[in-house]
Amino acid sequence: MLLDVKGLTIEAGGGRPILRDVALSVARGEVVGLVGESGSGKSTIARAVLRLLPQNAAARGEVLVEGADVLTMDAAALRSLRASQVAMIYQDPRSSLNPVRRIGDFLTERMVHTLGRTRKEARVRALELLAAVGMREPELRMRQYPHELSGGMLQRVVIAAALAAEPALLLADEATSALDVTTQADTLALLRAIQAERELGMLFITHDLHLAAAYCDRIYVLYAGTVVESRPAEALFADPRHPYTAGLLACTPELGDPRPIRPIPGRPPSLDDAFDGCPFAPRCAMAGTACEERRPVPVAVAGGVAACHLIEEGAPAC
Ligand SMILES: Nc1ncnc2c1ncn2[C@@H]1O[C@H](COP(=O)(O)OP(=O)(O)OP(=O)(O)O)[C@@H](O)[C@H]1O
Repeated sequence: MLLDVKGLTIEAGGGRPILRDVALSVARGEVVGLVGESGSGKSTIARAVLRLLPQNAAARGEVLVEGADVLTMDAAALRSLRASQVAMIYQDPRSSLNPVRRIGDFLTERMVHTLGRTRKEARVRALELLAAVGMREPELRMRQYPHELSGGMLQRVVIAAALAAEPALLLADEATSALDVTTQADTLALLRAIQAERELGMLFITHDLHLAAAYCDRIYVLYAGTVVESRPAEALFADPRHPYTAGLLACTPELGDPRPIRPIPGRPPSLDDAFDGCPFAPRCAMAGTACEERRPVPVAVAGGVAACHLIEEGAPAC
């Protein structure tokens, strides 16, 4: 397995849990969606894969990349992981680029410093990469500054940079959320084409379950730092088994869907809320006594798992 996260628990200062017992995997050539509301812990999972955790955070469990545990690897292995095995693409390309450095410098400097290429080799490779991400006039782009390029073009530059070391795993953290709809569609198609051509594994992080269902092979739904359902995208979309997944789909209908929007009542718990039962119970219309008292464990459902007492008890979840 390319990425295999097992029992990952991360606590912030004071033992406040950000993630609880998360299990997640990405195979080579697979696009895996990680979906959840703001604050559910999506970015923390991506950061754990690169061991870029906040100073005050304590992590338990395993984060295996091609079999090596990122949480315990030595500094040299961690440098190599970050330089060549795993690449991260963030929401705002401007946050990755220095506004006073040319695009060409951005692309070549990292190749010279972390991959040991000569300046000449790095330049040739940068031009190839710009062409690979569909940038016209790559020579001109190399000489330009970030403010001269649109958001969509800058995200292509960032994708080109991510590919420089030929990583096996891409972490795309809301990589298209800041782009307008047309540019978003182009960038999504580009990422999918690159992923398929190079057989990359991709962890695609988004708050948009409809987008994930259309884009990904498999999906993990995260709620309050816990995976509540993980299944093939098609099955999860057609027949959600966890009440939270069903609620997410019902509150963001697609265009033309005649059903009324049904918002999920209440708000996700904050890190300071302590509870023994299911974290979704306070917002779940079907919650019973067991849901208030005990945390559900993941049980097998068609094609994957869901953590819900109602399923454990054999009742249709939603
Ligand atoms: N250093 C830290 N100390 C305390 N709490 C933290 C720290 N870093 C993150 N958190 C908390 O952990 C939770 C998960 O944050 P994370 O950024 O992973 O969520 P997310 O699902 O990616 O949200 P968003 O979609 O808004 O980026 C949030 O409640 C956040 O406030």
